[in-house]
Amino acid sequence: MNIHLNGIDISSLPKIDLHVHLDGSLRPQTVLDLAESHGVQLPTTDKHALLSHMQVNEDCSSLQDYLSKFHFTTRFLQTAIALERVAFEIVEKANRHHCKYIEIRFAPQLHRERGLYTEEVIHYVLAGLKRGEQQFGVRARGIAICMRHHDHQQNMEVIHAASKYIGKGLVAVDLAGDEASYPPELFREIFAASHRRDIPVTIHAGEAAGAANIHEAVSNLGATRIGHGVRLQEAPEIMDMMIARQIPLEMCPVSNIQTKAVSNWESYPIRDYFERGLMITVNTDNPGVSGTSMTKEYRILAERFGFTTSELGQIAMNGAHAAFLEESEKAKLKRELREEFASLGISV
Ligand SMILES: O=c1[nH]cnc2c1ncn2[C@H]1C[C@H](O)[C@@H](CO)O1
Ligand SMILES: [Zn+2]
Repeated sequence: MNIHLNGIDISSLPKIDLHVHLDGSLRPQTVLDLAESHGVQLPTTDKHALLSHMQVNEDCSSLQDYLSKFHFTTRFLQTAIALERVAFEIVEKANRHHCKYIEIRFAPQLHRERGLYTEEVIHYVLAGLKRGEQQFGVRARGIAICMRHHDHQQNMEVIHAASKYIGKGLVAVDLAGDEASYPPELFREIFAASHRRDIPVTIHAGEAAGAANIHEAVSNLGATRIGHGVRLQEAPEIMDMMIARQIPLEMCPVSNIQTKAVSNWESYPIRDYFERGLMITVNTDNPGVSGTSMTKEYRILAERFGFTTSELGQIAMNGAHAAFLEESEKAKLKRELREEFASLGISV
């Protein structure tokens, strides 16, 4: 169903998705195909029934509960072909939703069950992004994730492998997983290593634990962007710092409600954050697991929070501003976005 705002179809608005996980983005048809090629028996071959294994429902009680959904699909992301295909399909879908730029994140160590090396995982994901970029004209870059439950050596390996791909399609590193059980201060050495190699950093923080984690991520892990950060409102002094430094928040509304980072839509702080002048961006997190898309996220912003087309344009511009792109590429992206909005009669 196409939703219109001031006579403009929301799906046709130019968008930027900076926070989308590879393993949270599988389509049922892809799972069916990969299961067959991997020789894995599925509980059902009905696409609709398969969705209940892949997606969270209203009963999701926490981030930990949400993360349990990923075990189902990780099994199918263990080969070069699977990684390349799923990366490509994310760009394909981004194009359908008029995304002009996307950053896809993945944890290389989760894709090594069939013997791939860390660098090979990165290589094949970037190959899929490149093919998507060439076919659809959507700029696509990768972010390598360190996992909170992985050991020091596994995460150091990710930083080391990532350093070889910076400037070749990979743009940053991240920390994801169970935030409540593993606070960010455990990872200071890991991100000091990324800092020494000049690798940009974004950290999932202030999602399943308090705003102090946002402060730690920025001040001690060198994060220049924050994944989610939705619990920032719990600490006014940290909020002030984030506004003063204009550190972008990669907010993911549908996912944030499902993981209970925020208990309901009435208390979701996106309008407040926007009005205060925080550098907010809006993203999908896990389109497959969350059953979302960039169009759905924008529709929620318009319908629940009264965002106008021009405010949605501002959010897309924030996405371009926050992109981990080299300055000249970023300037080009911003210029193109402005032109697209102008052609729709929207000034940003
Ligand atoms: O929203 C999230 N918070 C923390 N970790 C997450 C989130 N979404 C996905 N992940 C984890 C589960 C995936 O297996 C992993 C790599 O993409 O990242
Ligand atoms: Zn995430």
